[in-house]
Amino acid sequence: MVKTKGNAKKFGMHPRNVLRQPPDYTKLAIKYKDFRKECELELNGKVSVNFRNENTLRELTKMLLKEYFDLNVDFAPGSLVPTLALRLNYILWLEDLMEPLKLKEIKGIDIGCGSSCIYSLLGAKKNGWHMLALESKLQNIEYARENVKKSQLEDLIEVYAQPEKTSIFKSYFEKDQQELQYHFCLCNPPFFDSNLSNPFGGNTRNPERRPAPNNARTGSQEELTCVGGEVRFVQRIIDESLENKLRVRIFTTMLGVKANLPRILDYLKERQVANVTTTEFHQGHTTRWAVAWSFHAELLSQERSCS
Ligand SMILES: C[S@@+](CC[C@H](N)C(=O)[O-])C[C@H]1O[C@@H](n2cnc3c(N)ncnc32)[C@H](O)[C@@H]1O
Repeated sequence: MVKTKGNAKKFGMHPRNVLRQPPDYTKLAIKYKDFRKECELELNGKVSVNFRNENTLRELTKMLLKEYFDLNVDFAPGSLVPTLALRLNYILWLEDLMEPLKLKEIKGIDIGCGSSCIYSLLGAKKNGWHMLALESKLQNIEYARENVKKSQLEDLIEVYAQPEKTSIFKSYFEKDQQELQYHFCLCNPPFFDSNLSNPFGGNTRNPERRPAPNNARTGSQEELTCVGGEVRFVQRIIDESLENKLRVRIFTTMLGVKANLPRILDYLKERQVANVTTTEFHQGHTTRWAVAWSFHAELLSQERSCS
């Protein structure tokens, strides 16, 4: 079993994360009407934000994307409302992984872009990255395409309708005549196992399950579950990476459960994938884990790696 050096206290939010300092919600509530409607005014004249309310989270994320990145985003009803601090931490880590490559143009793949298409939008708007956004849920595809259009990023982002939920790159790569090479892929996988009778569970003593979130849980069952949960989903990415070793320079994925990290590292090790690194994303009370692997000669930075 591969052991990780995980030490949550060692890492804070990424140093370049614009949300490292909490935003001035009172000022923002004055500026954004729809967000203001969701805020509560305290006796001291400051506003407070109820993170346990889904509508509040929705307006908060929309407002922050507009304020910090001038992105116009909407989310399909009932779909996952992404938290911006975490998505930014992931994008900033990708920037760090890309930096030593000194590339003029960067092409990335967003596996399961959701209705928001948030990672692709951030990558394109913030860094000018070309993004291929893969999504299997019809309603999410429609919203993602509309979000790309509203933000005038059609030149940089292609949203591809994934025909099979069990496939990752296969369908797109098979029909791609140009055989384009990508520099990275990213993924926030469906976490929960659809085979379980109660996939979202409530038993926080069970390490298989994620602890109860501080924020309202958002997202449909179709978006958040898959057969075998995130471990099986990520194993599928690994399997397909072995078939497409040179099509993507650095494969990455996030993990929602700490106990799944050693499982994924073991899976990589069993397949003789040695160029691997990991990191942790910290935002408030929430921690997530991420893994990167590559079949290229340049070694991934081992700064936050596993032993
Ligand atoms: C946990 S959500 C992440 C959404 C978005 N990336 C985010 O972070 O907010 C996972 C998404 O992957 C999609 N999905 C599931 N299986 C997929 C597959 N094989 N290919 C592409 N998308 C998939 C789901 O419909 C869902 O929108």
